[in-house]
Amino acid sequence: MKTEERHSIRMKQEQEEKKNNNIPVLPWMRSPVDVDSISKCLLDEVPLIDSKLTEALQASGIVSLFPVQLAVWQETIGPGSFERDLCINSPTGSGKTLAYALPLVQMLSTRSVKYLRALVVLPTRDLALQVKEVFNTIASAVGLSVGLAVGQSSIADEISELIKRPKLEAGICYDPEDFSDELQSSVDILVATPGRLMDHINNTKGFTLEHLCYLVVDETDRLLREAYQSWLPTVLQLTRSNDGSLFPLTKNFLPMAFGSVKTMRRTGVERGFKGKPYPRLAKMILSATLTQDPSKLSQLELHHPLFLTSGQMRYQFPEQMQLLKVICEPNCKPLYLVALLQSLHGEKSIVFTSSVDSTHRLCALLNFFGNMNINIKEYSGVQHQAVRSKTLKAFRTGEVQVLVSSDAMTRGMDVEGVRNVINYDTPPYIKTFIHRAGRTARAGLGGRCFTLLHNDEDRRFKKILRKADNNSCSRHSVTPDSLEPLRSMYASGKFSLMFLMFEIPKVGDVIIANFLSLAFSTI
Ligand SMILES: Nc1ncnc2c1ncn2[C@@H]1O[C@H](COP(=O)(O)OP(=O)(O)OP(=O)(O)O)[C@@H](O)[C@H]1O
Repeated sequence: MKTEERHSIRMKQEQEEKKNNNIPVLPWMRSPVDVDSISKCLLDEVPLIDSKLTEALQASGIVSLFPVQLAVWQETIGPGSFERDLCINSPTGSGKTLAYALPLVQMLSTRSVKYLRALVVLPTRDLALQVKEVFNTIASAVGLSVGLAVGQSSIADEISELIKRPKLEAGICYDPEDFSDELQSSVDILVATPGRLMDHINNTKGFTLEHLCYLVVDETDRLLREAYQSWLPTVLQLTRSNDGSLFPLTKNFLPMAFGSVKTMRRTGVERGFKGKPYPRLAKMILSATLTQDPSKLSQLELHHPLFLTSGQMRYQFPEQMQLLKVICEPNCKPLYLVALLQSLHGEKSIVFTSSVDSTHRLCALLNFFGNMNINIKEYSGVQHQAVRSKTLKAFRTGEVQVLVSSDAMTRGMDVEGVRNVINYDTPPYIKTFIHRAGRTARAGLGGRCFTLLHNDEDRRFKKILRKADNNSCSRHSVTPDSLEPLRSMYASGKFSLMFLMFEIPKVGDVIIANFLSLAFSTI
């Protein structure tokens, strides 16, 4: 990247930071529940949990609830549950998915009629698929069905999964309008991306949110950043007119079983809300970097929100994460990356770049070093979904060891066994850093996050890090011995050839020249 470009990006980042620093914090965010003060809890000791859910969790290897899961459980299950909307800011890999999935499934397990009662919205298809898997491990144990609306299959297939049609007698010709009132939801819980959700709201006969009781907005700050066809105001509008009688499934739970477990809800909320009706739609919003911007949060129309967060600082790296920086000589970053990957001996790693183009070029470049004996694949937002899913599957199974990724992979993705994250390009914001780094050191396990820097980037890097907790970062050295053999390859000019082969087989000289200069200045 050229110096002027870097300078202009830096200016933009500083302006953005100034804007963020001037935003006042909402009063309810100033007195949060500190999730760090809660300990893990064995499943057998979780109050009120349905034994079928305990068994399902144990069968999938989960024996205790993580602190954020217990904190959310305490605020959702039990007397007066869901009186307050919950805003959860908890580090990457701390188990936020199960934190909302478990209470939702428990709450809905007593329902007698099947309606679509809970909606979980996520920004990307890959994330939605992952979250659906978490619901799948527990929902069927209590007879609940979970649907997916992400555009993975054709809209017709999706509709047939989501809507139950009455049985028709053979040989009779029906007018579709005759039975439109009899269409019913086949699912109790829907996991959706905003675009496909809007398609169903606008076009699918029988798809209704009129019975919706719970809305989960996962990766909230990401979802609020874009309007996505106004999905949020639409959902809020469609659920505003619900009849109150549908909501309090919560009455099924009795206070005494909660015993000594303290809840903020029970000690605080009754003061202002005694005797008032429940909110129409109970909401949970979550992120590892939850926005504090009042104008964004106001879009959610939160009801007497309760803020759950970890520690004092707004941004946190997971406790077991080791942060390392590699200072690279000018124009030699690719060599340092290759040397670093060689030293990791095929450990599962994700390399992050700043753009889809860099991802593509860097992946091609790494594969050029055929002697690494590592299977390296590209993963980016412009790839076809089928290609991305195949790559992700291969990465999960370990067939691919290194993924070169644009920020499409940054948020939420949970791949077991990722030992290292490598920032090839410095993350522009602390939020990006947190989400990228958080692909490792998940669920209390260890992991390393390396950042490759030029000397002149170090000051800004330190400034970004200071915004987060657990931010100590040591220097990691790449040995000169490992770099030397790579230097001669780099100098040999074979790279130019490789770029020509990979990228531009049939274009003119001018474009080739431009391309080469671009390739070498940006990777
Ligand atoms: N109680 C538990 N016991 C053991 N493992 C768990 C438990 N809860 C969650 N996990 C595992 O922890 C990992 C991280 O969970 P999850 O993806 O929900 O984290 P997250 O907080 O949503 O992270 P991110 O902010 O990156 O999206 C997953 O692999 C999940 O299976």
